[in-house]
Amino acid sequence: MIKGPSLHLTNLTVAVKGMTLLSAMDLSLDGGLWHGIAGPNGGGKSTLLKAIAGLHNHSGTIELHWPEGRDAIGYMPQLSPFDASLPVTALDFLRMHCDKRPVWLRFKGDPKIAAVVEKVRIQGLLSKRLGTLSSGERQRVLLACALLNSPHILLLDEPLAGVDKYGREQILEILMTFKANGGTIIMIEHDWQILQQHCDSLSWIDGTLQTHGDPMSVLQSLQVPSIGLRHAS
Ligand SMILES: Nc1ncnc2c1ncn2[C@@H]1O[C@H](COP(=O)(O)OP(=O)(O)OP(=O)(O)O)[C@@H](O)[C@H]1O
Repeated sequence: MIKGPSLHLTNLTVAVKGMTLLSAMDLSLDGGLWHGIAGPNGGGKSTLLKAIAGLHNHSGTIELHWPEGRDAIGYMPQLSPFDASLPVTALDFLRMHCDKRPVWLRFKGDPKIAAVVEKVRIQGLLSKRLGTLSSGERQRVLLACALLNSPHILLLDEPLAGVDKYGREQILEILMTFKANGGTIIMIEHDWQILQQHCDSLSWIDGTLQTHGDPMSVLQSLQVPSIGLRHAS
């Protein structure tokens, strides 16, 4: 089995509009593992994922070491409100992410879309407008978009936020399968139980990398009791 890419950050600094959001960050994450990212609100976690996804300018280096011939990144942004009046269905949204042609040129069924729709079980949502979907439903559509191009690394910004228990289990199962097939996962998550149960490493970010290690030792170094605590920030 070929493993997904490993990630190497050296002296990563991200500044937006003259404000430094992340500074001098060094971090190496092995391929084929599930890496958790946690830290306080406003600590720069989403900024980090956006920089890796190529959505923020940065200084320093971001290197992904790819297995041969594997180059797709799947990025799932943080859930944000969506105007219910916009005439964009979940299927339109998937089509927009599928390739660069205008949506109206793509009426034919696309096997890539059909495959992720089945994997994420969103058949019943396709004709609904994005703005009318519940948070958990929208998360599944966003995950489907991230999986569209058969990525070998997934960057997930709080993929379980707003998702009920059953939906969480479904999403976690998809992610476990992704990892079992060699994929690399980098996931922002606030729930300690999820981080401890599923992640191979945890990086605590607050303006830069504060601590990195296996989730339990990071938890201990932060002097946070592990039992009964669900939120990292
Ligand atoms: N485009 C931007 N322009 C200016 N400031 C920004 C921009 N994006 C983020 N910030 C600021 O950068 C800081 C880090 O934001 P970021 O979203 O990365 O934090 P976070 O750790 O993901 O927070 P949360 O846990 O609340 O999602 C915040 O203070 C935020 O207000």
